[in-house]
Amino acid sequence: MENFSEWFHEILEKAEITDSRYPIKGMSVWLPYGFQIRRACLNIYRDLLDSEHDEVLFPLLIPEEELAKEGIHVKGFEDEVYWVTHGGQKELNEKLAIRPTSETAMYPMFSLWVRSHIDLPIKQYQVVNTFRYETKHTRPLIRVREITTFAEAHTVHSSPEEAAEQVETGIEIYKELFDEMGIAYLISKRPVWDKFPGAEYTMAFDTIMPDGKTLQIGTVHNLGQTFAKTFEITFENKEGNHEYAYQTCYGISDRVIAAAIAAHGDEKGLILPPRIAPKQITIIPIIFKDGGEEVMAKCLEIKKSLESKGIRVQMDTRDIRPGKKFFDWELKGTPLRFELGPRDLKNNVAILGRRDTGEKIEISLEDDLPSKVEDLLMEIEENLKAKSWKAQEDKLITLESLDNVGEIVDEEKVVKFYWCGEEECGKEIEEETEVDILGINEENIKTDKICPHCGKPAKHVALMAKTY
Ligand SMILES: Nc1ncnc2c1ncn2[C@@H]1O[C@H](COS(=O)(=O)NC(=O)[C@@H](N)CS)[C@@H](O)[C@H]1O
Ligand SMILES: [Mg+2]
Ligand SMILES: [Zn+2]
Repeated sequence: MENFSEWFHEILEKAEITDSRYPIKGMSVWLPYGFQIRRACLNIYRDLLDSEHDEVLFPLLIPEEELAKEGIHVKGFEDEVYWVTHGGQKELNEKLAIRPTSETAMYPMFSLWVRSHIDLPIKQYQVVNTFRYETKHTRPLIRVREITTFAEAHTVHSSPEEAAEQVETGIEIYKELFDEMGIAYLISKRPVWDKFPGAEYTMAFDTIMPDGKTLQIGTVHNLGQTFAKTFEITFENKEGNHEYAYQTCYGISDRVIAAAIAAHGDEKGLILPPRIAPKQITIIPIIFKDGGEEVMAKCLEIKKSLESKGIRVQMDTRDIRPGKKFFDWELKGTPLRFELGPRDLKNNVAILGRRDTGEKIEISLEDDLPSKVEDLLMEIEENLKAKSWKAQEDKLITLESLDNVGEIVDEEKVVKFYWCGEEECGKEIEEETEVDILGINEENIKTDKICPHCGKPAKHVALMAKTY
Protein backbone atom coordinates (compact mmCIF):
# COMPACT_ATOMS: atom_id res chain seq x y z
CA MET A 1 0.00 0.00 0.00
CA GLU A 2 3.06 2.31 0.02
CA ASN A 3 2.41 3.13 -3.62
CA PHE A 4 -1.35 3.51 -3.73
CA SER A 5 -1.52 4.22 -7.46
CA GLU A 6 0.36 1.00 -8.26
CA TRP A 7 -1.80 -0.97 -5.80
CA PHE A 8 -4.98 0.46 -7.32
CA HIS A 9 -4.09 -0.39 -10.92
CA GLU A 10 -2.93 -3.85 -9.90
CA ILE A 11 -6.07 -4.63 -7.90
CA LEU A 12 -8.33 -3.70 -10.83
CA GLU A 13 -6.47 -6.23 -12.94
CA LYS A 14 -5.87 -9.01 -10.40
CA ALA A 15 -9.41 -8.89 -8.92
CA GLU A 16 -10.77 -8.77 -12.49
CA ILE A 17 -12.73 -5.52 -12.04
CA THR A 18 -11.87 -3.73 -15.32
CA ASP A 19 -9.49 -4.27 -18.22
CA SER A 20 -7.85 -0.99 -19.22
CA ARG A 21 -6.11 -2.46 -22.27
CA TYR A 22 -9.02 -1.22 -24.42
CA PRO A 23 -7.33 0.64 -27.31
CA ILE A 24 -8.70 4.10 -26.42
CA LYS A 25 -7.02 6.11 -23.65
CA GLY A 26 -9.33 6.74 -20.69
CA MET A 27 -11.71 3.89 -21.62
CA SER A 28 -11.83 0.42 -20.04
CA VAL A 29 -13.92 -2.73 -20.14
CA TRP A 30 -16.07 -3.72 -17.14
CA LEU A 31 -15.24 -7.40 -16.51
CA PRO A 32 -17.89 -9.73 -15.06
CA TYR A 33 -16.78 -9.47 -11.40
CA GLY A 34 -16.37 -5.71 -11.55
CA PHE A 35 -19.68 -5.40 -13.34
CA GLN A 36 -21.44 -7.20 -10.48
CA ILE A 37 -19.92 -4.74 -7.98
CA ARG A 38 -21.03 -1.83 -10.20
CA ARG A 39 -24.51 -3.34 -10.41
CA ALA A 40 -24.76 -3.67 -6.62
CA CYS A 41 -23.69 -0.02 -6.22
CA LEU A 42 -26.30 1.09 -8.76
CA ASN A 43 -28.96 -0.96 -6.95
CA ILE A 44 -28.28 1.01 -3.78
CA TYR A 45 -28.30 4.26 -5.78
CA ARG A 46 -31.58 3.49 -7.57
CA ASP A 47 -33.29 2.47 -4.33
CA LEU A 48 -32.35 5.83 -2.86
CA LEU A 49 -33.42 7.88 -5.90
CA ASP A 50 -36.61 5.94 -6.77
CA SER A 51 -38.39 7.04 -3.59
CA GLU A 52 -38.95 10.49 -5.13
CA HIS A 53 -37.35 10.61 -8.59
CA ASP A 54 -38.32 9.09 -11.96
CA GLU A 55 -35.64 7.28 -13.92
CA VAL A 56 -35.50 8.38 -17.57
CA LEU A 57 -33.18 8.12 -20.56
CA PHE A 58 -32.15 10.97 -22.87
CA PRO A 59 -30.21 10.73 -26.12
CA LEU A 60 -26.43 10.64 -26.11
CA LEU A 61 -26.02 13.30 -28.81
CA ILE A 62 -26.64 17.01 -28.33
CA PRO A 63 -27.01 19.54 -31.20
CA GLU A 64 -24.17 22.06 -31.11
CA GLU A 65 -26.64 24.96 -30.93
CA GLU A 66 -28.18 23.56 -27.72
CA LEU A 67 -24.82 22.91 -26.10
CA ALA A 68 -23.67 26.41 -27.00
CA LYS A 69 -26.73 28.20 -25.60
CA GLU A 70 -25.50 28.52 -22.00
CA GLY A 71 -22.30 30.58 -22.28
CA ILE A 72 -20.65 29.78 -18.95
CA HIS A 73 -21.60 26.11 -19.23
CA VAL A 74 -20.24 25.63 -22.73
CA LYS A 75 -17.09 27.56 -21.79
CA GLY A 76 -16.53 25.16 -18.90
CA PHE A 77 -16.78 22.15 -21.20
CA GLU A 78 -15.34 23.48 -24.47
CA ASP A 79 -12.05 21.63 -23.98
CA GLU A 80 -13.74 18.38 -22.98
CA VAL A 81 -16.54 17.77 -25.48
CA TYR A 82 -16.23 14.98 -28.05
CA TRP A 83 -17.97 15.76 -31.36
CA VAL A 84 -19.75 13.63 -33.99
CA THR A 85 -19.28 15.21 -37.43
CA HIS A 86 -20.28 12.48 -39.91
CA GLY A 87 -23.16 10.12 -40.53
CA GLY A 88 -21.61 7.38 -42.63
CA GLN A 89 -19.87 8.98 -45.62
CA LYS A 90 -21.80 12.21 -45.29
CA GLU A 91 -20.65 15.21 -43.31
CA LEU A 92 -23.43 16.31 -40.94
CA ASN A 93 -24.71 19.83 -41.53
CA GLU A 94 -24.62 20.36 -37.73
CA LYS A 95 -21.96 18.96 -35.39
CA LEU A 96 -23.38 16.82 -32.61
CA ALA A 97 -21.83 16.84 -29.13
CA ILE A 98 -21.47 13.59 -27.23
CA ARG A 99 -22.92 14.47 -23.81
CA PRO A 100 -20.27 15.47 -21.23
CA THR A 101 -23.27 15.82 -18.88
CA SER A 102 -26.92 16.19 -19.84
CA GLU A 103 -28.19 19.69 -18.95
CA THR A 104 -28.25 20.76 -22.59
CA ALA A 105 -29.89 17.51 -23.69
CA MET A 106 -32.61 17.58 -21.04
CA TYR A 107 -33.47 21.22 -20.58
CA PRO A 108 -34.85 21.90 -24.09
CA MET A 109 -37.28 19.07 -23.33
CA PHE A 110 -38.07 20.46 -19.87
CA SER A 111 -38.95 23.69 -21.66
CA LEU A 112 -41.53 21.79 -23.71
CA TRP A 113 -42.91 19.96 -20.67
CA VAL A 114 -43.21 22.78 -18.16
CA ARG A 115 -46.18 25.13 -18.60
CA SER A 116 -47.67 25.63 -15.19
CA HIS A 117 -46.66 25.25 -11.54
CA ILE A 118 -48.75 22.06 -11.50
CA ASP A 119 -46.18 20.52 -13.85
CA LEU A 120 -43.61 21.03 -11.09
CA PRO A 121 -41.54 19.78 -9.44
CA ILE A 122 -39.80 17.55 -11.95
CA LYS A 123 -37.32 15.14 -10.33
CA GLN A 124 -35.65 12.84 -12.84
CA TYR A 125 -32.40 10.89 -13.04
CA GLN A 126 -30.59 8.77 -15.56
CA VAL A 127 -27.68 6.35 -15.35
CA VAL A 128 -25.70 6.77 -18.56
CA ASN A 129 -22.21 7.01 -19.96
CA THR A 130 -20.89 10.49 -20.57
CA PHE A 131 -17.70 11.52 -22.33
CA ARG A 132 -15.13 14.11 -21.33
CA TYR A 133 -11.87 14.58 -23.20
CA GLU A 134 -9.85 14.80 -19.97
CA THR A 135 -6.43 16.26 -20.67
CA LYS A 136 -5.04 15.59 -17.18
CA HIS A 137 -3.58 12.13 -16.44
CA THR A 138 -6.39 9.60 -16.90
CA ARG A 139 -6.81 6.71 -14.42
CA PRO A 140 -9.33 3.85 -14.54
CA LEU A 141 -12.50 4.66 -12.56
CA ILE A 142 -10.89 7.83 -11.16
CA ARG A 143 -10.38 10.08 -14.16
CA VAL A 144 -11.77 8.50 -17.33
CA ARG A 145 -12.78 9.81 -20.72
CA GLU A 146 -15.83 7.59 -20.92
CA ILE A 147 -17.59 7.99 -17.58
CA THR A 148 -19.44 4.68 -17.81
CA THR A 149 -21.44 5.06 -14.61
CA PHE A 150 -22.59 8.65 -14.67
CA ALA A 151 -25.68 8.86 -12.44
CA GLU A 152 -27.15 12.30 -12.92
CA ALA A 153 -30.29 13.73 -11.31
CA HIS A 154 -31.99 16.90 -12.56
CA THR A 155 -34.83 18.70 -10.78
CA VAL A 156 -37.08 21.67 -11.64
CA HIS A 157 -38.91 23.73 -9.01
CA SER A 158 -41.34 26.64 -8.72
CA SER A 159 -39.43 28.45 -5.97
CA PRO A 160 -35.85 29.10 -4.93
CA GLU A 161 -36.62 27.75 -1.47
CA GLU A 162 -37.76 24.41 -2.89
CA ALA A 163 -34.63 24.23 -5.08
CA ALA A 164 -32.41 24.94 -2.06
CA GLU A 165 -34.32 22.24 -0.14
CA GLN A 166 -33.72 19.80 -3.01
CA VAL A 167 -29.97 20.50 -2.77
CA GLU A 168 -30.19 19.38 0.88
CA THR A 169 -32.11 16.27 -0.21
CA GLY A 170 -29.39 15.51 -2.76
CA ILE A 171 -26.79 15.85 -0.02
CA GLU A 172 -28.74 13.48 2.27
CA ILE A 173 -29.06 10.93 -0.53
CA TYR A 174 -25.31 10.97 -1.15
CA LYS A 175 -24.59 10.70 2.60
CA GLU A 176 -26.77 7.57 2.71
CA LEU A 177 -25.15 6.13 -0.42
CA PHE A 178 -21.61 6.61 0.89
CA ASP A 179 -22.63 5.30 4.33
CA GLU A 180 -23.93 2.08 2.76
CA MET A 181 -20.62 1.73 0.91
CA GLY A 182 -18.68 2.56 4.07
CA ILE A 183 -16.91 5.52 2.46
CA ALA A 184 -15.95 8.46 4.69
CA TYR A 185 -16.41 11.87 3.13
CA LEU A 186 -15.93 15.60 3.62
CA ILE A 187 -18.62 18.00 2.41
CA SER A 188 -17.68 21.49 1.29
CA LYS A 189 -19.11 24.33 -0.70
CA ARG A 190 -16.74 24.70 -3.65
CA PRO A 191 -15.07 28.11 -4.06
CA VAL A 192 -16.82 30.28 -6.68
CA TRP A 193 -13.96 29.74 -9.12
CA ASP A 194 -14.35 25.96 -8.88
CA LYS A 195 -18.14 25.49 -9.02
CA PHE A 196 -19.97 23.63 -11.79
CA PRO A 197 -20.10 25.80 -14.96
CA GLY A 198 -23.48 27.57 -14.85
CA ALA A 199 -24.30 26.74 -11.24
CA GLU A 200 -25.01 29.28 -8.47
CA TYR A 201 -23.14 27.10 -6.03
CA THR A 202 -21.74 23.57 -5.83
CA MET A 203 -21.74 21.32 -2.75
CA ALA A 204 -19.08 18.63 -3.14
CA PHE A 205 -18.30 15.32 -1.44
CA ASP A 206 -14.59 14.54 -1.25
CA THR A 207 -13.05 11.38 0.14
CA ILE A 208 -9.44 11.14 1.29
CA MET A 209 -7.74 8.37 -0.69
CA PRO A 210 -5.00 6.25 0.97
CA ASP A 211 -2.32 8.51 -0.55
CA GLY A 212 -3.78 11.58 1.17
CA LYS A 213 -5.10 13.09 -2.06
CA THR A 214 -8.82 13.88 -2.09
CA LEU A 215 -11.17 12.58 -4.76
CA GLN A 216 -14.41 14.38 -5.61
CA ILE A 217 -16.95 11.54 -5.44
CA GLY A 218 -20.16 13.50 -5.79
CA THR A 219 -21.50 16.99 -6.41
CA VAL A 220 -24.82 18.70 -5.81
CA HIS A 221 -25.44 21.94 -7.72
CA ASN A 222 -27.98 24.71 -7.21
CA LEU A 223 -28.49 25.99 -10.75
CA GLY A 224 -30.77 28.90 -9.78
CA GLN A 225 -32.62 30.22 -12.85
CA THR A 226 -29.60 30.42 -15.17
CA PHE A 227 -30.47 27.41 -17.31
CA ALA A 228 -34.22 28.17 -17.14
CA LYS A 229 -33.53 31.58 -18.66
CA THR A 230 -31.27 30.09 -21.32
CA PHE A 231 -33.69 27.28 -22.23
CA GLU A 232 -36.95 29.12 -21.59
CA ILE A 233 -38.18 26.85 -18.81
CA THR A 234 -41.06 29.04 -17.56
CA PHE A 235 -44.22 28.24 -15.64
CA GLU A 236 -47.45 30.06 -14.85
CA ASN A 237 -47.41 30.51 -11.10
CA LYS A 238 -50.41 30.47 -8.76
CA GLU A 239 -51.00 34.21 -9.32
CA GLY A 240 -51.15 33.59 -13.07
CA ASN A 241 -47.80 35.24 -13.79
CA HIS A 242 -44.99 33.58 -15.77
CA GLU A 243 -41.77 32.84 -13.93
CA TYR A 244 -38.48 31.18 -14.81
CA ALA A 245 -38.11 27.83 -13.01
CA TYR A 246 -35.47 27.05 -10.35
CA GLN A 247 -33.23 24.01 -10.90
CA THR A 248 -30.75 21.66 -9.27
CA CYS A 249 -28.68 18.74 -10.52
CA TYR A 250 -26.49 16.22 -8.72
CA GLY A 251 -24.16 13.54 -9.97
CA ILE A 252 -21.85 10.69 -9.10
CA SER A 253 -19.74 8.45 -11.28
CA ASP A 254 -17.42 5.42 -11.45
CA ARG A 255 -15.44 7.24 -8.77
CA VAL A 256 -17.71 5.94 -6.02
CA ILE A 257 -16.57 2.41 -6.93
CA ALA A 258 -12.95 3.55 -6.95
CA ALA A 259 -13.50 5.08 -3.49
CA ALA A 260 -14.98 1.86 -2.07
CA ILE A 261 -12.07 -0.18 -3.46
CA ALA A 262 -9.51 2.29 -2.10
CA ALA A 263 -11.14 2.85 1.30
CA HIS A 264 -11.37 -0.80 2.28
CA GLY A 265 -8.64 -2.68 0.40
CA ASP A 266 -5.42 -4.08 1.88
CA GLU A 267 -2.25 -5.85 0.75
CA LYS A 268 -4.19 -9.07 0.11
CA GLY A 269 -6.65 -7.33 -2.19
CA LEU A 270 -10.22 -6.10 -2.06
CA ILE A 271 -12.32 -6.01 1.09
CA LEU A 272 -15.87 -5.44 -0.13
CA PRO A 273 -18.58 -4.00 2.12
CA PRO A 274 -21.29 -6.70 2.24
CA ARG A 275 -23.86 -4.55 0.44
CA ILE A 276 -21.76 -4.32 -2.71
CA ALA A 277 -20.00 -7.70 -2.56
CA PRO A 278 -21.11 -9.91 -5.49
CA LYS A 279 -20.89 -12.85 -3.09
CA GLN A 280 -21.08 -12.28 0.67
CA ILE A 281 -19.78 -15.67 1.78
CA THR A 282 -17.66 -18.35 0.09
CA ILE A 283 -18.16 -21.92 1.23
CA ILE A 284 -14.92 -23.89 0.94
CA PRO A 285 -15.32 -27.67 1.41
CA ILE A 286 -12.01 -29.13 2.60
CA ILE A 287 -11.92 -32.42 0.73
CA PHE A 288 -9.40 -35.20 1.30
CA LYS A 289 -9.64 -38.67 -0.25
CA ASP A 290 -12.30 -40.03 2.08
CA GLY A 291 -15.28 -38.31 3.70
CA GLY A 292 -15.60 -36.01 0.71
CA GLU A 293 -19.24 -36.79 -0.09
CA GLU A 294 -20.52 -36.02 3.44
CA VAL A 295 -18.62 -32.74 3.53
CA MET A 296 -19.97 -31.74 0.09
CA ALA A 297 -23.51 -32.76 1.06
CA LYS A 298 -23.32 -30.70 4.27
CA CYS A 299 -21.88 -27.70 2.43
CA LEU A 300 -24.65 -27.85 -0.16
CA GLU A 301 -27.26 -27.97 2.59
CA ILE A 302 -25.66 -24.93 4.25
CA LYS A 303 -25.50 -23.07 0.93
CA LYS A 304 -29.23 -23.59 0.45
CA SER A 305 -30.08 -22.46 3.99
CA LEU A 306 -28.05 -19.25 3.55
CA GLU A 307 -29.51 -18.55 0.10
CA SER A 308 -33.02 -19.01 1.50
CA LYS A 309 -32.28 -15.94 3.68
CA GLY A 310 -31.21 -13.89 0.65
CA ILE A 311 -27.52 -14.15 1.44
CA ARG A 312 -25.34 -14.20 -1.71
CA VAL A 313 -23.38 -17.46 -1.41
CA GLN A 314 -20.91 -19.27 -3.59
CA MET A 315 -19.25 -22.65 -3.11
CA ASP A 316 -15.75 -23.15 -4.40
CA THR A 317 -15.63 -26.78 -5.52
CA ARG A 318 -12.58 -26.41 -7.78
CA ASP A 319 -10.16 -29.30 -7.50
CA ILE A 320 -7.32 -27.18 -6.11
CA ARG A 321 -5.72 -26.76 -2.69
CA PRO A 322 -7.83 -24.92 -0.10
CA GLY A 323 -5.00 -22.42 0.39
CA LYS A 324 -5.30 -21.30 -3.22
CA LYS A 325 -9.05 -20.91 -2.74
CA PHE A 326 -8.48 -18.78 0.38
CA PHE A 327 -6.03 -16.63 -1.58
CA ASP A 328 -8.44 -16.12 -4.49
CA TRP A 329 -11.40 -15.04 -2.36
CA GLU A 330 -9.26 -12.82 -0.15
CA LEU A 331 -8.09 -11.09 -3.33
CA LYS A 332 -11.67 -10.68 -4.54
CA GLY A 333 -12.76 -9.30 -1.19
CA THR A 334 -15.56 -11.71 -0.22
CA PRO A 335 -16.48 -10.55 3.30
CA LEU A 336 -16.86 -14.05 4.83
CA ARG A 337 -15.51 -17.56 4.32
CA PHE A 338 -16.95 -20.83 5.59
CA GLU A 339 -14.58 -23.81 5.87
CA LEU A 340 -15.70 -27.37 6.54
CA GLY A 341 -13.49 -30.47 6.58
CA PRO A 342 -14.21 -34.14 7.49
CA ARG A 343 -12.91 -33.72 11.07
CA ASP A 344 -15.03 -30.59 11.58
CA LEU A 345 -18.06 -32.53 10.34
CA LYS A 346 -17.36 -35.30 12.85
CA ASN A 347 -17.01 -32.72 15.67
CA ASN A 348 -20.09 -30.93 14.34
CA VAL A 349 -18.19 -27.61 13.98
CA ALA A 350 -17.06 -25.33 11.17
CA ILE A 351 -14.87 -22.22 10.77
CA LEU A 352 -16.07 -18.79 9.68
CA GLY A 353 -13.32 -16.44 8.51
CA ARG A 354 -13.70 -12.62 8.38
CA ARG A 355 -11.92 -10.89 5.51
CA ASP A 356 -11.87 -7.49 7.26
CA THR A 357 -10.19 -8.57 10.52
CA GLY A 358 -8.77 -11.95 9.46
CA GLU A 359 -10.49 -13.38 12.54
CA LYS A 360 -11.43 -17.09 12.48
CA ILE A 361 -14.56 -18.03 14.39
CA GLU A 362 -15.38 -21.64 15.26
CA ILE A 363 -19.13 -22.27 15.16
CA SER A 364 -21.28 -25.30 15.89
CA LEU A 365 -23.17 -26.80 12.97
CA GLU A 366 -26.19 -26.77 15.31
CA ASP A 367 -26.05 -22.95 15.37
CA ASP A 368 -28.57 -20.89 13.40
CA LEU A 369 -25.98 -20.21 10.69
CA PRO A 370 -27.99 -17.75 8.53
CA SER A 371 -28.58 -15.34 11.42
CA LYS A 372 -24.97 -15.79 12.58
CA VAL A 373 -23.81 -14.86 9.07
CA GLU A 374 -26.23 -11.93 8.88
CA ASP A 375 -24.95 -10.59 12.20
CA LEU A 376 -21.34 -10.95 11.09
CA LEU A 377 -22.05 -9.20 7.78
CA MET A 378 -23.54 -6.28 9.73
CA GLU A 379 -20.48 -6.20 12.00
CA ILE A 380 -18.21 -6.17 8.97
CA GLU A 381 -20.19 -3.33 7.37
CA GLU A 382 -19.99 -1.25 10.55
CA ASN A 383 -16.30 -2.06 11.06
CA LEU A 384 -15.33 -1.04 7.52
CA LYS A 385 -17.28 2.21 7.80
CA ALA A 386 -15.78 3.01 11.21
CA LYS A 387 -12.25 2.32 9.96
CA SER A 388 -12.81 4.59 6.96
CA TRP A 389 -14.03 7.48 9.18
CA LYS A 390 -11.16 6.92 11.64
CA ALA A 391 -8.64 7.01 8.77
CA GLN A 392 -10.19 10.30 7.64
CA GLU A 393 -10.04 11.82 11.12
CA ASP A 394 -6.37 10.81 11.40
CA LYS A 395 -5.60 12.62 8.14
CA LEU A 396 -7.25 15.92 9.10
CA ILE A 397 -5.16 18.67 10.71
CA THR A 398 -6.15 22.22 11.64
CA LEU A 399 -3.57 24.89 10.88
CA GLU A 400 -3.48 28.44 12.27
CA SER A 401 -0.91 29.45 9.64
CA LEU A 402 -0.55 28.35 6.02
CA ASP A 403 3.23 28.84 5.96
CA ASN A 404 4.03 25.14 5.62
CA VAL A 405 0.73 23.87 4.20
CA GLY A 406 2.68 22.48 1.24
CA GLU A 407 4.76 20.15 3.41
CA ILE A 408 1.71 19.18 5.48
CA VAL A 409 -0.27 18.04 2.44
CA ASP A 410 2.86 16.27 1.17
CA GLU A 411 2.62 14.27 4.41
CA GLU A 412 -0.75 13.08 3.08
CA LYS A 413 -2.79 15.34 5.37
CA VAL A 414 -5.91 17.39 4.63
CA VAL A 415 -5.84 20.85 6.16
CA LYS A 416 -8.63 22.73 7.95
CA PHE A 417 -8.11 26.47 8.36
CA TYR A 418 -10.11 29.56 9.36
CA TRP A 419 -10.80 31.55 6.21
CA CYS A 420 -12.36 34.91 5.35
CA GLY A 421 -14.00 33.35 2.29
CA GLU A 422 -13.03 36.18 -0.09
CA GLU A 423 -12.38 35.15 -3.69
CA GLU A 424 -9.29 37.28 -4.18
CA CYS A 425 -7.74 36.00 -0.95
CA GLY A 426 -8.57 32.39 -1.87
CA LYS A 427 -6.99 32.67 -5.29
CA GLU A 428 -3.84 34.18 -3.77
CA ILE A 429 -3.68 31.33 -1.24
CA GLU A 430 -3.90 28.71 -4.03
CA GLU A 431 -1.38 30.64 -6.11
CA GLU A 432 1.17 30.98 -3.32
CA THR A 433 0.81 27.58 -1.66
CA GLU A 434 0.14 25.58 -4.87
CA VAL A 435 -2.44 23.68 -2.81
CA ASP A 436 -6.16 23.57 -3.73
CA ILE A 437 -8.86 25.02 -1.52
CA LEU A 438 -11.51 22.28 -1.55
CA GLY A 439 -14.10 24.71 -0.20
CA ILE A 440 -15.98 25.82 2.90
CA ASN A 441 -16.63 22.96 5.32
CA GLU A 442 -18.33 25.00 8.07
CA GLU A 443 -20.02 28.19 6.87
CA ASN A 444 -20.48 31.39 8.94
CA ILE A 445 -19.07 30.15 12.24
CA LYS A 446 -18.74 32.23 15.44
CA THR A 447 -15.01 32.95 15.81
CA ASP A 448 -12.66 35.77 16.64
CA LYS A 449 -9.93 34.18 14.54
CA ILE A 450 -8.49 36.03 11.55
CA CYS A 451 -7.73 34.74 8.07
CA PRO A 452 -4.07 33.54 8.04
CA HIS A 453 -3.52 35.00 4.57
CA CYS A 454 -5.20 38.41 4.47
CA GLY A 455 -5.81 39.12 8.17
CA LYS A 456 -9.50 39.83 7.70
CA PRO A 457 -11.94 38.32 10.21
CA ALA A 458 -12.37 34.58 9.53
CA LYS A 459 -15.94 33.60 8.73
CA HIS A 460 -15.68 29.93 7.82
CA VAL A 461 -13.70 26.74 8.32
CA ALA A 462 -12.25 25.76 4.92
CA LEU A 463 -10.35 22.73 3.62
CA MET A 464 -7.13 22.48 1.60
CA ALA A 465 -5.71 19.31 0.06
CA LYS A 466 -3.87 17.75 -2.83
CA THR A 467 -6.57 16.49 -5.16
CA TYR A 468 -7.04 13.98 -7.97
N1 LIG B 1 -13.38 12.39 -15.85
C1 LIG B 1 -14.10 11.89 -14.82
N2 LIG B 1 -13.95 10.60 -14.46
C2 LIG B 1 -14.69 10.08 -13.44
N3 LIG B 1 -15.60 10.78 -12.74
C3 LIG B 1 -15.76 12.07 -13.06
C4 LIG B 1 -15.05 12.69 -14.12
N4 LIG B 1 -15.45 14.00 -14.21
C5 LIG B 1 -16.39 14.16 -13.24
N5 LIG B 1 -16.58 13.03 -12.56
C6 LIG B 1 -17.52 12.79 -11.47
O1 LIG B 1 -18.82 13.17 -11.91
C7 LIG B 1 -19.43 13.96 -10.90
C8 LIG B 1 -20.43 14.90 -11.54
O2 LIG B 1 -19.75 15.70 -12.50
S1 LIG B 1 -19.89 17.26 -12.35
O3 LIG B 1 -19.30 17.84 -13.50
O4 LIG B 1 -19.32 17.62 -11.09
N6 LIG B 1 -21.45 17.60 -12.24
C9 LIG B 1 -22.25 17.46 -13.30
O5 LIG B 1 -21.87 17.05 -14.38
C10 LIG B 1 -23.70 17.90 -13.05
N7 LIG B 1 -24.43 17.82 -14.31
C11 LIG B 1 -24.34 17.02 -12.04
S2 LIG B 1 -24.65 15.49 -12.75
C12 LIG B 1 -18.27 14.66 -10.22
O6 LIG B 1 -18.60 15.03 -8.90
C13 LIG B 1 -17.20 13.60 -10.23
O7 LIG B 1 -17.34 12.77 -9.10
MG1 LIG C 1 -13.54 17.76 -15.19
ZN1 LIG D 1 -8.49 36.04 3.69
